[in-house]
Amino acid sequence: MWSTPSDDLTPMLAQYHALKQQYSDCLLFFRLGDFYELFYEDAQIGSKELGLVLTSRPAGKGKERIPMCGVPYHSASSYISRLVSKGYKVALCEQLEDASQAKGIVRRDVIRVITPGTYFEKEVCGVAAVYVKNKKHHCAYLNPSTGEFVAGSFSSEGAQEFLLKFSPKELLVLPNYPTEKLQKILKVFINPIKEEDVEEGYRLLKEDMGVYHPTALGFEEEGPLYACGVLYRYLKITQKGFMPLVGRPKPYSDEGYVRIDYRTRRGLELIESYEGREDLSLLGVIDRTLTSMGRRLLRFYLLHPFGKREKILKVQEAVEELLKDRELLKDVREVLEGMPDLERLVSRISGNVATPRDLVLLKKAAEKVSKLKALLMERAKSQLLRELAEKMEDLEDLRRDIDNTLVEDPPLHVKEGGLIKEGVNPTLDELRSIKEKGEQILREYEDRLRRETGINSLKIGFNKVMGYYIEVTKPNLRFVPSYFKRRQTLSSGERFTTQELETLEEKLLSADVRIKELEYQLFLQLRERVLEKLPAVSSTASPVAHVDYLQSLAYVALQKGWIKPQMVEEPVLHIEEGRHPVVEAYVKDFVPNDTHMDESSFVYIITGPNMAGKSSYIRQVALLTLLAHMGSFLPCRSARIGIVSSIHARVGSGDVLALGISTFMNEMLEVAGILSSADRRSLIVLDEVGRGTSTHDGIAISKAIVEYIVRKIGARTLVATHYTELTELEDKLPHVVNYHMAVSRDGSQIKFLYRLRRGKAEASLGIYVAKMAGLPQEVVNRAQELLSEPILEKVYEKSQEEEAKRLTEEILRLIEGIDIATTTPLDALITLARLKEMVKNIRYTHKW
Ligand SMILES: Nc1ncnc2c1ncn2[C@@H]1O[C@H](COP(=O)(O)OP(=O)(O)OP(=O)(O)O)[C@@H](O)[C@H]1O
Repeated sequence: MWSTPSDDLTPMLAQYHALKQQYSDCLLFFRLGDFYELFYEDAQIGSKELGLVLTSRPAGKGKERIPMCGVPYHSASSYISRLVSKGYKVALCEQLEDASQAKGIVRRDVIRVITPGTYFEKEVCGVAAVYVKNKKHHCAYLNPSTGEFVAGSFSSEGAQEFLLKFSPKELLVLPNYPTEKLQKILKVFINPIKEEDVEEGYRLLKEDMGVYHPTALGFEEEGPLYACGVLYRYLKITQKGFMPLVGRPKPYSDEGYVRIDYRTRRGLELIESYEGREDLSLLGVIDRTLTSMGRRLLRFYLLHPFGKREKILKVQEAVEELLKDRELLKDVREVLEGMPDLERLVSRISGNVATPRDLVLLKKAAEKVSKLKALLMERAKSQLLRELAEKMEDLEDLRRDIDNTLVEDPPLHVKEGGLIKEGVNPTLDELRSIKEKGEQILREYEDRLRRETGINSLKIGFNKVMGYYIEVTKPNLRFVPSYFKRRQTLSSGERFTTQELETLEEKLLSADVRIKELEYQLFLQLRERVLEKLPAVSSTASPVAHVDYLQSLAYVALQKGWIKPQMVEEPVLHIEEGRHPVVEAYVKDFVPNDTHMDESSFVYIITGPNMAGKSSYIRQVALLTLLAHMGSFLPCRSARIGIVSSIHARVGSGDVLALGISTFMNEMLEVAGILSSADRRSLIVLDEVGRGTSTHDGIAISKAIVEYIVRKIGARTLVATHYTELTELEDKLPHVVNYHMAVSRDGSQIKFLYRLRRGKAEASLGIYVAKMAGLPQEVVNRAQELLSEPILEKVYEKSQEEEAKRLTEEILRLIEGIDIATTTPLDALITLARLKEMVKNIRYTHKW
């Protein structure tokens, strides 16, 4: 569009073009003095996205002017953040030498590329890769901000689940990988890769991590490591000198955890409500963590509750201890309060973006870790708390080193000085004292010279041209010692300097510059020493996060009076007076309900009017089961929960619109997924399945689904429905029990009791709810009239019968019209095919 690179360009623009060519997919932030400038199309994007004023500059001899805009370098990060959150990549191009020292054009290069998935200064980052080989989807996820690095091999659906679980900001895939659906749900930015990148990434990963075989990392095959390599390489080529510490990737598997897929997570509103509100989600209600690490872990266990009874019991034991020993809980919370995020500090420090304040935060964290460890070692009795305390590394040396080196409240920037303590470095102390006591030192020197020479009028003066000088009046010149060097002759006397004064002058004038430089060097040395200890910091993050997780469970149980569920292996579910943890928090006078499922009855068909509390109840059972598997206590009077392998919830309509499929199709896809993956130890929760199609089909499908679950799966199941026809199943199938949500009627008034009772509901009372919602009286009255007429379904059935009659007559007519004498074998075959088709249609309409 504008000038292409050519000899006529200014040298600076020629340099720009050369760099832009290498980073053509990025916005190039080109450092010019105190600004980062954007040129050409980049400038137009910058101006549009950031509201910057678009200016222009000459491109070279005889060339048109080119657009440009810029941002001050010291406030660039907020601009970069805005661009990155919109999916742009920003290449930061710096001046590599001091402009005043440079011969010709200043050397510049890109020092880092910031992308949505790799911007590790921000917590919301994360990048994933999928590499398909031999029909296996090898997936990896890396969060550069916390160091989380996991990978595994999956089916194509498994890969989707993996990606939905980790919600990366950026996805690296070969160009033929289908990403449309993911992009709609996740808003992930896609980065195409090449086959060569995969090979190179794998090689780099193996080299840098010193691994020659996947088994060394706990992987059974190479596949997932290809995906890891893609991410590792990407991080390396984008972050360059800012590469954060990346540990070895760990195999990801949901083995050992209760399986919870994306739709269940959405349907049960585990992390956020349908409207995207976190306070109305389960996480929002149970989160009492005090650190970001603990919070991330809580989120993780919400999506990966423990699938093994022993593990749950261990967590319960620790939670119970904290709940009973209030003093211990209080002290643990006090230490965790204000604990800096160790995982993020490790990323920032290893990634070369740490400020002195980050190191002071690390000191504070180390101090708190020591306290926490000592506290637990001394007072905790439960096995898990003691194990966690033992896993916390001793960070005392690190704490002492930072404490001895840095001042309490250092400035934000490393090059401003004022960050290193007194007594750390003699040269620094001397420079500081020179700076501070400069005048005094000069007076002392002046006194010394007077005494040495005997010239009482000797003076040390200063001017901008000469700097410091010693002035001696004419009568005293004969006393001037030989080591004085003459600088200037005046009418009244002469000016000299000495070696010592020159040194002093140099020290004085450059003290400030040197102080800043030396402090910076000392900071870098400290950073190096800290870097060596970072693995210990990194491995301490997990036990600290776990303690936070446990105390959060204990604290919420304490605050809300929750009780410990009994966990058993048998497939039972006994909950007495269970309450929905989220609805309870927002509804006055919540009505508790029981659940009693065992091997003889494990499928609940729950009917009841609209608004009677059916959905809340079935979700409540799923949420309590999930919480129990996290080791949490429960909102109920007592509970006996049989371990589940997976929880499946088909509730709400989810992301149908975004996916471009119909509500009914989406629902059927979900149910198909559940029926194929649930087993005898699963918990299934279905809310109004089949409502997206005709009543007739809906009832048939719902019945068939329940039948399949009872006969083929045997999973504990709760079905909320408006189809009272489903209650017929209680008599036809074993293990099925009818329940309904009770209402009381007083004339035309209805009161919802929110109480679960045995047996089926009387009526659906939809019209009553419509009236409550304020539908015009005319519409309500007409609906009432229609309800008393033959039901719509009857009309439907009648029309089906008529159609069958019509088809039968047509068949008879067709047969009567056959003239056997003139019919060829081919005609006969064609007629036979038509007849067969018509019979099929009759069977379909008549459901024979
Ligand atoms: N146990 C309860 N105690 C008190 N209030 C409740 C209880 N359960 C539900 N509610 C209240 O009733 C409202 C409706 O509940 P819910 O959505 O579960 O009804 P529903 O029977 O599934 O209705 P619909 O068939 O129209 O979907 C909830 O939003 C809540 O405010």
